[in-house]
Amino acid sequence: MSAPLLEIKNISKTFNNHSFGRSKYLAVDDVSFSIAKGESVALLGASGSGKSTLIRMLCGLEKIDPGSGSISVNDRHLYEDNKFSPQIREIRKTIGVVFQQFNLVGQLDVITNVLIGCVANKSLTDVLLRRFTEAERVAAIECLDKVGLGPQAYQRASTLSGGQQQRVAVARALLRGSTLLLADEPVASLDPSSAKKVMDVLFGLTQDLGMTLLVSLHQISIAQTYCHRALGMRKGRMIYDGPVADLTAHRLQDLYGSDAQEIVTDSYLINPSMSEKYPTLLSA
Ligand SMILES: Nc1ncnc2c1ncn2[C@@H]1O[C@H](COP(=O)(O)OP(=O)(O)OP(=O)(O)O)[C@@H](O)[C@H]1O
Repeated sequence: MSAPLLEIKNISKTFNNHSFGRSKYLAVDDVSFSIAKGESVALLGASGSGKSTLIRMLCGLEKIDPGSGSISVNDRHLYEDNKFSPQIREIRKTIGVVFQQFNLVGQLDVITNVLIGCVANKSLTDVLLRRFTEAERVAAIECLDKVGLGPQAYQRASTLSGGQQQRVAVARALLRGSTLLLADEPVASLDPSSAKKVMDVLFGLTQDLGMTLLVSLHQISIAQTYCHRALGMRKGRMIYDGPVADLTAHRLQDLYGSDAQEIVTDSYLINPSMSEKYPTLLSA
C-alpha cells in the first residue's frame, strides 16, 4: 500500500457538557487510523458516535484535546505543541469539506459560489465585488464540468436541486486544489437518485484525479457500493477498520446496537440486494 495521505494517531475530543453541571463528554476517544492516497473510505456509526466531531477535527474546525495525539496530511502536522501549525492555512487548502447542509450562497450564481473557494488567495473586497480574473473563471468552469454542472454556471445557486448544490460544493473543493475530500453525510438529505449522482461524482474524483475520500454515511448500501473499506465508530471509539464486505450482521449490531435493524431496512429501500447479505436483520 502507498504511504498514508492522512495519518491520525491517538486523538481525542472532550466537550464540556453544560446540561449536566460541569461534566465532561468524551466525543472522540483515542482514535487512530490512516488512509492511503486514492482510497475511498466510509465512516460509519450510529447517531452521536462521533463521526462529525472526528471530521471537524481532521479539517481543523475543532481542536483536538491538548496532548492527545497527532493529525498529519501529506506528512504535514496540523498541530505543533498543542497549537495549530504555522502552516495550517496551506494544509487546509489541501482539504476539501462537503457538509450535509449545502453551504452555498443562494442569491449568487453557481460560478461565484465556486470562486469563493479561492477566497484564501484574494482580499475580501475582491471577493465581495466578484473581481475574479478570466483565468480563475475558466478554472472554475472546468471544475464545474468535472462534476457535470458546466451548463449551470450562471444559474442562481438557489435554483439548483439539493444534489446539484452538493456537486457545486465538490467543485469548490476541486478549485482549491484539495487532494483530500472529507464529506460529512453528504447525501443524508437527498433522494436516492440525487444521492447516487453525488456519490458517483465523489467516487469518480477519487478514481480519475487520484483524490482521497473519507465520507460519513448512514446507509450501509451506499458504503458497500462505493467504498472498499469502512471505519466504524461506537461511542467515540473506532471499533471497526476493515473491508466493507466484512460488515456482517453481527458487526453491524456491535456498531449500531438496537438501531442496526433500522439502518439495514433504510439501506434495503435503496438497494434490495441487501436481503441476501442481511436476511436475519431484515426478517427480524
Ligand atoms: N460542541 C459540542 N458541545 C458538546 N457536545 C457536543 C458538541 N458537538 C458534539 N457533541 C456531542 O458529541 C457526541 C458526538 O456528536 P457527533 O455530532 O460527532 O456525532 P455523529 O456520529 O456525527 O452523529 P450524527 O450521525 O447524528 O450526525 C454527541 O453526543 C454530541 O452531542
